[in-house]
Amino acid sequence: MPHVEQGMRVGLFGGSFNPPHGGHWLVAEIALRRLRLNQLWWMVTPGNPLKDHGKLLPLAKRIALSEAITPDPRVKVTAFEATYGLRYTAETLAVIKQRNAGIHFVWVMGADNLAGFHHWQDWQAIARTFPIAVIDRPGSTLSYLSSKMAKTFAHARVDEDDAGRLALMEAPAWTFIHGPRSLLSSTELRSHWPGKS
Ligand SMILES: Nc1ncnc2c1ncn2[C@@H]1O[C@H](COP(=O)(O)OP(=O)(O)OP(=O)(O)O)[C@@H](O)[C@H]1O
Ligand SMILES: O=C(O)c1ccc[n+]([C@@H]2O[C@H](COP(=O)([O-])O)[C@@H](O)[C@H]2O)c1
Repeated sequence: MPHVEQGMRVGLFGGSFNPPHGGHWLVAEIALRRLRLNQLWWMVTPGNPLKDHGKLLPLAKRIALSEAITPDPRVKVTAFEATYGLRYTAETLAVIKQRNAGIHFVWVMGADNLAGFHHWQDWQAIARTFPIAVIDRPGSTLSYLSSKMAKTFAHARVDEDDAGRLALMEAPAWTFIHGPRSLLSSTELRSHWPGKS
């Protein structure tokens, strides 16, 4: 796990990054700025439990590509989930919380993941562990209204004008951040790979 200092605000941005692209970098930039983060952990997952792993680039390759597109020193590319044998985000967040007292974490994800969040293992526990920032993504803009997570935790929704304080709030607390959007996706990029989709 990256080194952190007491009182820091740290974003947790998990992803397959297969491959990483400018849309991911845009999310990172928006999260750093709007959430007033000191760090953002770019957590390259060993494999999304809900996705087919057959087309996954090797972890080392996804880490190297991620490092190549993240010029900001506040972004820490890490794959400690693989090192610790963690598969589910709920487990990962529990371990992070237990090992990092006094640090203010926020889970960061794109709006497409908000739409399907209720399929994640122990999703309600995730929402009760750390605040969540959802970054808008083309095609999923309305997930803040329609998703099961948004409805279940409607009482915990925070206005995006207060996003700068989200990391300091008690979970459950979540916000939906509008702003510049990117149409980039790993699926689309993989469609140009020979023999891949
Ligand atoms: N263009 C984008 N705009 C906003 N969020 C994005 C964008 N691309 C990816 N994300 C978010 O980044 C995180 C990691 O995404 P992931 O690595 O699965 O990329 P992806 O492009 O969605 O990949 P795939 O097409 O293989 O599903 C997720 O939280 C996802 O919602
Ligand atoms: O824990 C789960 O059940 C779960 C289900 C789907 C996705 N995730 C996590 O969500 C993050 C984004 O995944 P992805 O594939 O959309 O980049 C990544 O850290 C995954 O491990 C986690």
